[in-house]
Amino acid sequence: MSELTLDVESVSVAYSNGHRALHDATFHLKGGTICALVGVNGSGKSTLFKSIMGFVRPDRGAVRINGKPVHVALKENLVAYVPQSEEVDWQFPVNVTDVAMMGRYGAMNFLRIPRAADKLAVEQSLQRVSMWDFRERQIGELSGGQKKRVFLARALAQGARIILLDEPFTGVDVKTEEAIIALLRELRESGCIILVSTHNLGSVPEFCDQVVLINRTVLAYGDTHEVFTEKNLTKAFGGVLRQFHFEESTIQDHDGRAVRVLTDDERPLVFGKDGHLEYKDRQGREHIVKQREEEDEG
Ligand SMILES: Nc1ncnc2c1ncn2[C@@H]1O[C@H](COP(=O)(O)OP(=O)(O)OP(=O)(O)O)[C@@H](O)[C@H]1O
Repeated sequence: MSELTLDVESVSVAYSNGHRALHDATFHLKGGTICALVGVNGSGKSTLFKSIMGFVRPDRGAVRINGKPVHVALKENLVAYVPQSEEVDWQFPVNVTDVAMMGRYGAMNFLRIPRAADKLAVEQSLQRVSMWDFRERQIGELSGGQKKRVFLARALAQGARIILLDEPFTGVDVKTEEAIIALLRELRESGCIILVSTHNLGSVPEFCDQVVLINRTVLAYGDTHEVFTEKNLTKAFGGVLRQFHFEESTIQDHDGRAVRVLTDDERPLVFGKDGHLEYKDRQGREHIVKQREEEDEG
């Protein structure tokens, strides 16, 4: 199988009311990546997803998947979208299996009668997100995190190679977040492109290889450690993020360097020398804290 590609080339989108949501947005991704899509409210993240899904048509530029136009990729069931929970009408009487089965519609004929292969794909997908035991439950009766897992199962059942996730961790507990991240990593290993919109800046360096920073256009894209710099994030978020300057720590001894924290939430991102990330993951940080405690005791 040739390598998967997603090319967003000079994409501009204006809505019918004349509002230009995206202007000249360009980035390129190759298979085997988890990429964060990061920007303030209204910066065009959903519009970008809609362009990749073919729901809105750019008035300039184009999205190409494996070098082909979006409508071809959609026919090949290559792209799946995992929505925010609020976008869905939960009163609609469907159960967990029905939702996962929707991922198979593209592979069925117009009567939509599931065959053995469709049922197997649905079972395997629900097992993978640990929702098989809930298969008969009405979708409206699930928690936010469970709903997200079911929509992820729909994308898996479809066999999509490009998976777009809209704020997958909002309202989700830490255990579910970790389970979703583990699954996304498996999909990355199998060569998929995972594009995740998120407001949770602190979690981006933990699990995203790449980042697209947007504010009505692509401000920067590339490897996380290159893009997630203080300068770029300040450009993307301006005054929305708060800055704290610590000359010394009140919690523990630190090495005497001034630490600046840029945050919009309780999991701040810490920058060190030259505006680069101070640490990449929680485990790494916890390890350092433990080491210091042991040194203190010793
Ligand atoms: N159907 C529409 N008609 C007109 N304007 C729209 C439409 N959908 C979105 N917009 C506008 O386009 C801009 C980009 O919206 P979009 O939903 O893409 O942003 P977003 O980055 O996904 O925001 P959020 O983080 O709040 O979900 C916003 O100013 C929004 O008001």
